[in-house]
Amino acid sequence: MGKRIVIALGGNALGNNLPEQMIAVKQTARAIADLIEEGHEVIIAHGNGPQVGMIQAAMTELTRSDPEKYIPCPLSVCVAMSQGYIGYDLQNALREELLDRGIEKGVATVLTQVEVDPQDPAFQKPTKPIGSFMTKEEAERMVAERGYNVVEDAGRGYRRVVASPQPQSIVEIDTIRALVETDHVVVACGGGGIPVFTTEGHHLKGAAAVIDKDFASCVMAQQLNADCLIILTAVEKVAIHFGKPDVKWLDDLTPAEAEQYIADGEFAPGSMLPKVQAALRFAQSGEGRTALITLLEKAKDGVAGKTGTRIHC
Ligand SMILES: Nc1ncnc2c1ncn2[C@@H]1O[C@H](COP(=O)(O)OP(=O)(O)O)[C@@H](O)[C@H]1O
Ligand SMILES: NC(=O)OP(=O)(O)O
Repeated sequence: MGKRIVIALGGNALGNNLPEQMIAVKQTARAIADLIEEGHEVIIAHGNGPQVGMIQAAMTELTRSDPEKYIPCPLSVCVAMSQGYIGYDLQNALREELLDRGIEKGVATVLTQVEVDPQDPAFQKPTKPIGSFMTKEEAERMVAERGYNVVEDAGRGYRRVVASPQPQSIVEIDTIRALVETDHVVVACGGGGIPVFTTEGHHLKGAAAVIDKDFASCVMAQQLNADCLIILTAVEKVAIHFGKPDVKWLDDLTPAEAEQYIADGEFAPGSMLPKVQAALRFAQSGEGRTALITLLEKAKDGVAGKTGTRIHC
C-alpha cells in the first residue's frame, strides 16, 4: 500500500555548483520517481549549504563593489533564493522523469518559511557550515575582513558557520498539505526553510540563520502525518565505530538504542548526528512512524526494508 513519505535530500543529490546540480538532479529524480511509481505520496525537502554560501558570497561581492548602489542582502533572502533555484531544477527534472514514465502529476516548489524562536541559544553559537571550503589563510582573512565565524571541518579545510536554530513550525504547511492531498508532488522546506519569527501583528521577519534540513524535514513529516521520513545521504547505512577498523553498520534501531549511541558520541556533529537525531524525533513522535537513513540510489530498496538504517518503535 502506498505510504506518505517525506524525503530529505543531502548534498550528493544536488552537487556543489550549477552544472553539477543539473546532472545530479536527473539521478535524484529517477530515485524519487521510482517511489512515486510504486504508489507512494512523496514530499521532498533538500539541503542548501554550498548553494546558500555561494549566493551570499556573490551578494556580498556586489555590495562591496558599490556600497551606495547595492545594499547588503540578508541571509534569509539568500535562503529564499537557494530554495527557488534548487526547486526550479528539482521540479523540472522530476516533471520530465515522471512524464517519460507516463505519469501525469503536477510538481511544484513551495517557497517555505519556517518559524524559529528568536531566543534560541543557537543564535549565540553558529554551527551550520555554508559555502565552499577555504584554506587556513583564506579563512583567517574572512574572519578579519568580514567578521565571519569559521570552523575546521575534519581535515577537509575551513568553512564559514552560521546560526542554525531549531525549526518550530512551517508557515505554509496547509498549502503543502492541500497540494499533497490533491496528488501533487511537492518540493518544500528547501534548505531547512526560510527562518522567520513573528514580530508585531502578523509580520514575519527573516532571521540571519540556516535551519538544518533534516530537522525541518522531521517537522514537516510530523505536521503532514507522514508514515516515513527518509534521509538520503552519501552512505547506505549509519555506523557505530565509523571510520575505524571495527566499524559496524546498523540495520534496525529502537529509539532507546539510537539514544544510547548518540550519548556514546557515535555520530559526528554537523553530519550524521543531526540525521540520527531527526530520525529519532520522528520515530518517537507517533505510532507506526519509521525513519530511514540510506543512500539516494537505495531509496526504493530501503522503503522495501532491504537496506538502510531504520529507526522505529
Ligand atoms: N556514524 C556514522 N555513520 C555513517 N556516516 C557517518 C557517521 N559519522 C559521520 N558520517 C558521515 O556523515 C556523512 C553524511 O553527512 P553530510 O555529508 O553532512 O550529509 P548530507 O548528505 O546531508 O550533505 C556521511 O557521508 C559520512 O561520511
Ligand atoms: N540547510 C541544510 O541543512 O543544508 P545542508 O544539508 O547542505 O547542510
